[in-house]
Amino acid sequence: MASQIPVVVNGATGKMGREIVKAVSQAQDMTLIGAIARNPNHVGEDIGEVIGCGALEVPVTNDYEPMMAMLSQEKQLGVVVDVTHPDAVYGNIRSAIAYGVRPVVGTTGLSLAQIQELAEFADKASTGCLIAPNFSIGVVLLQQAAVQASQYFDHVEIIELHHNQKADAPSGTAVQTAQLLAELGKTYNPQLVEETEKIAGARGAQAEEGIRIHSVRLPGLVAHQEVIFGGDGQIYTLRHDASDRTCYMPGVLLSIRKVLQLKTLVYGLEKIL
Ligand SMILES: NC(=O)C1=CN([C@@H]2O[C@H](COP(=O)(O)OP(=O)(O)OC[C@H]3O[C@@H](n4cnc5c(N)ncnc54)[C@H](OP(=O)(O)O)[C@@H]3O)[C@@H](O)[C@H]2O)C=CC1
Ligand SMILES: O=C(O)C1=N[C@H](C(=O)O)C[C@H](O)C1
Repeated sequence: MASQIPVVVNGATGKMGREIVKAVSQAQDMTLIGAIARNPNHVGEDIGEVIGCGALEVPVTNDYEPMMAMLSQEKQLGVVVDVTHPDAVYGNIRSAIAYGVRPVVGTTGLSLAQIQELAEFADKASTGCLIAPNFSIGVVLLQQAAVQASQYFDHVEIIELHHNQKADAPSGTAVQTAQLLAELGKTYNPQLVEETEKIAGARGAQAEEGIRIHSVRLPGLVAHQEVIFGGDGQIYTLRHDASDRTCYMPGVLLSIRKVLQLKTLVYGLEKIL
């Protein structure tokens, strides 16, 4: 049998973590060797039983460092997939890199300055790390179309809509989309009138280069984004809808395979496609 990639999922009992545990345990070239959660309730229980997909013989732990130490002792290079919380992710990545473990990070909420610091840390350690605010191919295509459209439109606003258990706003995907548009070196939305916000926040968050982001949180939503361009006599709307978290799994599995070939930090799924 070809060598197996040892994988630990951090945030394994969460909405994304559950799907990743299933996807990794079904992948022919990967072995799930660890499942980390924060809550002590399930510690010691089989992660497969906890998430309802049948026994996987991997007990849940809430001890991150010993798991990284164990992963670093594997014969093959190990990968930790992080889908936890914006408050925890920076420390998790640093610690994984310090152990020589390759992080694949879906957790959002890192600032650009934090990503820069982590990139320097990964460079010094010559350790690959992949941070992808969105693992779905549909969002990559939407972002590419938005970059193309921005050559012809000077006015753009982003609306992102998510389930109401999301911790961070705006979404990592919306922030990255605005960054991609801002990198083109133009300023959007030249102001034509003096605006007054009668209720603070009515015009949304100001991202880079004049781009505005509006965040909606409602039960019933999963993850959705619109990029709306306006021009004389026309509106051009790009929209992506994630109706099920399985849409992220091909991107997660690809990232696990590709991070092993990296020696630096890479930000964005589009860079490894
Ligand atoms: N890149 C992408 O394509 C996607 C990224 N995401 C991102 O992934 C992250 C997780 O999302 P989701 O699965 O919906 O969230 P959930 O709240 O459903 O799951 C979070 C998981 O992380 C654990 N956790 C929560 N807080 C902490 C903490 N402070 N320290 C360590 N572990 C913690 C939870 O453990 P416990 O339950 O024991 O508390 C749980 O296992 C978010 O940042 C989200 O934006 C989501 C979807 C797609
Ligand atoms: O929390 C979520 O659900 C999602 N988070 C990511 C983000 O913040 O962009 C990716 C996707 O939008 C789902």
